[in-house]
Amino acid sequence: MTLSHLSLAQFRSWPRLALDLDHRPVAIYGANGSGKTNILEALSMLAPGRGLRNAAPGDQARQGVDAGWRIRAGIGDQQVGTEALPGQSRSVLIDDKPAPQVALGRLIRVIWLVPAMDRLWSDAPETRRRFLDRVTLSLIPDHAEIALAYDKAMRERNRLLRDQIGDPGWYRALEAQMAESGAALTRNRLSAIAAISAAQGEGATQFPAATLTLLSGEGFADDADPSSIAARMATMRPRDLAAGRSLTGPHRADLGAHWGPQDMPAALSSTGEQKALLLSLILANARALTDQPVVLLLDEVAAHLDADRRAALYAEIAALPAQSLLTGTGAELFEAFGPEARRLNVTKTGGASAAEETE
Ligand SMILES: Nc1ncnc2c1ncn2[C@@H]1O[C@H](COP(=O)(O)OP(=O)(O)OP(=O)(O)O)[C@@H](O)[C@H]1O
Repeated sequence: MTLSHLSLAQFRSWPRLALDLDHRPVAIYGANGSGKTNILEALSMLAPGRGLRNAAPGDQARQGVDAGWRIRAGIGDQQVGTEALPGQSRSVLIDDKPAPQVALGRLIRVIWLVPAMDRLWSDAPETRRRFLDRVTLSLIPDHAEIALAYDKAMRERNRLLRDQIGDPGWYRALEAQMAESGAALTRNRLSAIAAISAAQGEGATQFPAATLTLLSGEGFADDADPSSIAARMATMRPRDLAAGRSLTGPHRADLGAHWGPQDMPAALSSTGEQKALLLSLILANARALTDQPVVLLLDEVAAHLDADRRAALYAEIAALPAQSLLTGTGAELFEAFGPEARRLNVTKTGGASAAEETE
């Protein structure tokens, strides 16, 4: 089963785009601002969530157009649609029937590497937690529902804490829910880390493998036992009451990465090394997804690699059971693909992007 077709209407700089896809990688090239990343963003909307720019649906409609945006895709023998009218959240259709966003994650896995992720290792833990949860979601589609259940219980507990409600009975019920879903979150994250770690070993030597760990203070990180989490939360309650919010728990987890002979923390590595590490994780993520169609989006990755690493990346991509789309400003960046890849030249005139397939 593959993604066979993508069409866009009024999505960002694209009034229209119709693209037939097959197993071959697609190298999208064109000048800065021509609309290359917008194609990848549209593809990322085939995953649950807000896509690779974390954008509000209202910002994704083509400026000056009142009708909202629309994306259609063929995945195997199913037709998938997602769209948003101005000011509204996005809706999902599978074979013309309304479906929840999480249903997308069961049809196809979309994973991406974009320049905004360059600061992953030096940013706040929240950025790495979101990254880890996205990786986890790609491997375990139920992760989204579990995260929602945890967030809902935590928000209610935070409301009690903020209002300085002291009744232990209310807390016990919410803490039991948080402990149940929090334990499942931790189990999923640990199993995603294990799957990625195993898949890293199969990659090219040009992309370093990292030792990944689930981190958080106060011992919550690898605790996947609901009764022990609930007991910890009860102990923390006085401190949480003083702060007016839940200070500890799986919602504070962090992803640690060390690599190389000196076991260097990723945050202390050079910009290029951090990027190679991230690329290694994304490729491992794609390799770990063996039972489902995978779309891999690499935005402006080629330009930051030397010729040797670029060739290694293209060889890896050719060997992946994934459909890959890459962007770069010039066709020469993709020469090492040879005839393996399709080339799509993107241009923009008068605010409207257009694409032409080239040899
Ligand atoms: N809602 C929108 N409506 C119309 N145009 C938009 C909208 N959002 C973004 N754009 C335009 O899309 C262009 C950016 O597209 P995109 O990020 O895909 O470019 P790119 O080809 O990837 O560029 P670069 O090589 O610089 O990363 C900008 O010119 C921007 O003005």
